[in-house]
Amino acid sequence: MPATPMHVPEPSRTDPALIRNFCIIAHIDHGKSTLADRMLQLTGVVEQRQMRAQYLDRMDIERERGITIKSQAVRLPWAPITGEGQGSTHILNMIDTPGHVDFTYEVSRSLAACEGTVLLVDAAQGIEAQTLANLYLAMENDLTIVPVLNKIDLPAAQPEKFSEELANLIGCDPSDVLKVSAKTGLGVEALLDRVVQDVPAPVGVKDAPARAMIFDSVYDSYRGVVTYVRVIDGQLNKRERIRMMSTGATHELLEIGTNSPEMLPADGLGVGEVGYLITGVKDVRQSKVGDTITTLHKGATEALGGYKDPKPMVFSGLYPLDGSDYPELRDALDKLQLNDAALVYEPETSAALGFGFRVGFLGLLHLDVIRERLEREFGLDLIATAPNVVYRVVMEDGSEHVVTNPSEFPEGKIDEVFEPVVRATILAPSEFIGSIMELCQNRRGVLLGMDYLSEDRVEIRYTLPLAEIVFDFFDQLKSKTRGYASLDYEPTGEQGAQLVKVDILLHGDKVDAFSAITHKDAAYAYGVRLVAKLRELIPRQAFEVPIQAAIGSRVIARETIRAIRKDVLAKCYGGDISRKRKLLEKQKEGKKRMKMVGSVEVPQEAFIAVLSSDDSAGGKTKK
Ligand SMILES: Nc1nc2c(ncn2[C@@H]2O[C@H](COP(=O)(O)OP(=O)(O)OP(=O)(O)O)[C@@H](O)[C@H]2O)c(=O)[nH]1
Repeated sequence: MPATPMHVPEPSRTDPALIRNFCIIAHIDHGKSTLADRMLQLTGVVEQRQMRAQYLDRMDIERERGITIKSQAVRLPWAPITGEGQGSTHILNMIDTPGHVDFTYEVSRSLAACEGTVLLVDAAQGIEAQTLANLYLAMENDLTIVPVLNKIDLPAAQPEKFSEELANLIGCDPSDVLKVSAKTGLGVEALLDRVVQDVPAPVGVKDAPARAMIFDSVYDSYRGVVTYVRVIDGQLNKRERIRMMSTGATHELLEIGTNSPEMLPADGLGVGEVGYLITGVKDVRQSKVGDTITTLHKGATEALGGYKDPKPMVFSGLYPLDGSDYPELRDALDKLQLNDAALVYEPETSAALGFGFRVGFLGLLHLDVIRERLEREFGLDLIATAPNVVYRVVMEDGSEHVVTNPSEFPEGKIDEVFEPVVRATILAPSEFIGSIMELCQNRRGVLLGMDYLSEDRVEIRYTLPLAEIVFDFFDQLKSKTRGYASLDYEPTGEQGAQLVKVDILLHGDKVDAFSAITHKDAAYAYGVRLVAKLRELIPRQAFEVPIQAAIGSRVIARETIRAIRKDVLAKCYGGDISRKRKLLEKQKEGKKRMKMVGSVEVPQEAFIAVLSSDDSAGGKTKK
């Protein structure tokens, strides 16, 4: 295959001195997408009448939930009205980043594609946990920080107080903090000027072998994978062959261009430029975020740093409510995976729930989004088992098991069990310190430290087992702090813990969907609660059915369902045969929705009721 470009490319498309690459980082709901909308409008790339709220958030779920999941890049021409570069048109590449903890890796890649960042803080809320988490990421990437307070139009805004807080945090003067309203547009032009003035122009070696970093890749059903890149050195040209440095895979560059915000094809991209490329690949895993792209011919030998495979942190079993939907569920997961390199799954069978999949997610929001998309976009009705983290079990004979499904927790002589831990940062008004500490303590947290951000706001840091966070931690935190606390966490490794598997047995048979791994101190409560609940939900059978919770062979809780013979014909005296038949038919219908667990018939509703309850045994997930 000839590898030389088919035409002589232009040396560089835009003078790097006129380029500014920046992103906006903020806590959820502080107004990042609204600010992005205003910038699109002010720079004229989207006409007034085409403007719709949150232009860049394209997924329906993003729109409805008001969150940004996938980052996008957009090229904004801007001639500063004041200050440096006044009057000359610059190219501002704005990268919109996801704000939620589950997507931190995507945020960090977007940051690596920029020289500067707008740190956006709600003037009525002040600094929140993700403001800090994102700020630390930006500092690690050596980005220039432009501090901005948003929503100054709100009556509850406290610009003085929070500019001081923000200035203390990043070490600038409070008067350097810009004050804007993304909603009305007030101050946004001045902000664009500041970006030109403060954010350094990209530096890269024009004549070096091409190196471009992938900071996002999305699947488009018409065009295949669209990969978003930032060129660091050299240039990429249309129709050239390129190589993915992590896998060695090569592709032809069918199309390359910029986003304004719609795709605008070009001949190539030069130093410092941000844009998209299309190679015809059909799966985002072939174009991974963080990877380096170079040219096949005279390519670079050293990749840009920072590539890492997304690692699922939380697993859950997904089962179709109607067993015959299994092939549709598989197809739907296959389709979603095209656009989501972090989504992993494998088939799984459960005696209780039938055929389904064990699916790995980055976190709970990711789980929720995937589940909702499966239900909404693919019309599937699903049962999800309680989410669990990944455990590492070391046996006495030295062998190791990685457990992603509690029912596969090994039996026998266990030496130690390891669970993932996170470093959690909680920001809240100081009056809630007591209740926050109590909550963290109850969740096996270890206090790392505490700092006052201002007189009445504190930052509390804890090490917590991830398993204790994945259930209802965030809800509890919110309710204990009247909604004022914010939480961010990052994985920090694993710790040995006294964990046991609790099994639930119906008439002596394990119900795999209810097996759970819990701390030994919480096992008894889990067992008692589940056993009591199942007794309520399972109808009487022809024989007595014991329901037990057990750790290994030791029973820790027990209830009994008494025997009864349900005779549907009892009401039919006389010989009305057609009526009898009807009743028997009806009973048969009902039985179809029954699942057999060993010799016990359990209505599917019982499984759903237990799995969707809101206690820690429940599969209904919350952010
Ligand atoms: N009053 C007022 N409201 C604003 C302003 N900017 C944003 N909002 C509102 O704040 C809410 C959150 O704004 P978004 O732009 O969705 O926030 P975001 O940071 O992009 O949120 P995520 O994408 O979830 O991270 C929306 O209801 C906006 O209308 C502002 O300047 N003034």
